[in-house]
Amino acid sequence: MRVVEDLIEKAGGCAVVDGGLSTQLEKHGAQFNDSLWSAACLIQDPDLIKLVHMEYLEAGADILITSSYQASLPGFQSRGLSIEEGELLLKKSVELAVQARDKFWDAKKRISGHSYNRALVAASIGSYGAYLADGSEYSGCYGPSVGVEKLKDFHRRRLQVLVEAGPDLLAFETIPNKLEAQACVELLEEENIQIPSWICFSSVDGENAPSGENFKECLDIINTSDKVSVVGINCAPPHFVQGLVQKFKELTKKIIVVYPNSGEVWDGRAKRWLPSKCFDDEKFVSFAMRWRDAGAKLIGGCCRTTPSTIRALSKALKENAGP
Ligand SMILES: C[S+](C)CC[C@H](N)C(=O)O
Ligand SMILES: N[C@@H](CCS)C(=O)O
Ligand SMILES: [Zn+2]
Repeated sequence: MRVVEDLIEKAGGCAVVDGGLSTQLEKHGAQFNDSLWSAACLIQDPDLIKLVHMEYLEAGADILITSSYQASLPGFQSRGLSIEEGELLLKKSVELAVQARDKFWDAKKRISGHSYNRALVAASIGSYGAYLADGSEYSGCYGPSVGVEKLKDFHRRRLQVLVEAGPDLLAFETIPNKLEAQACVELLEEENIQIPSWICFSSVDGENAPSGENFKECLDIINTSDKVSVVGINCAPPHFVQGLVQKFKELTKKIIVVYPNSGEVWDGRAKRWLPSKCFDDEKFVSFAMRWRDAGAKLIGGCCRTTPSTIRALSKALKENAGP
């Protein structure tokens, strides 16, 4: 269970997570304008996913996040795929990242003096809100009919299939409320998962989970579980992150991961990014040094960040070794 700690140590105290997967797929021409969002690429162009994983490895990512964020069995079934076909696509999301990692590492390990680490593969488990495809991963409003059992039912089979495919860890992403954090923790226990997990929240006010629940309540639940090694924030604007790292440092002893978006805001109805306080790579990286100094041990980018963001981040972290 120490794969993450070992990676952080090898990386000199702070390891690099990759950047926006969907963003980079779109840069290559993929179009995601429906409820499967980037998971559509698993059906249409899996080779492109592998290419983007390779681009993030070249850029210096120590952790690849798989293309399963919005991939779900009910989502695939709504496209007319069978359960078996859906399970094969979930498995494929892990295989694509593992193949990219192995190919990249086989080539690099022969070269003396390179500065790469053998990357880890984190299987993405997007929130229930991601599956709903209505932007509710940024509101946490699942309505009164959604309880902890329903959330566990939604996540259970996908989690089993992803774990069977052999990732190094699990990455729960954009969790927007306490209920779903509890469902994740209970599920990891019930399924007796033996690889480490991270649980990341989104935030839209820089203080609380999107639901308005405070992070103390959310982290108190996660702190009870030794199946969760890492907690953090993803797909929130960069200007919230330093304060949130400081807050998380007070609320948990777990490793802290942050991979914010570029600061643009998702319009769930129009399915597009609205420009807001947008960070370019240079500003993103200068902020990232503060996140590192505040105690984040894993840093990367989420939506609207690209391999150029991750290249700049990796370079800066290597040049400015931490205090
Ligand atoms: C991280 S958000 C931009 C992913 C897309 C969202 N779940 C939707 O389908 O609208
Ligand atoms: N891992 C996903 C997160 C979306 S918020 C992606 O990068 O597309
Ligand atoms: Zn994102």
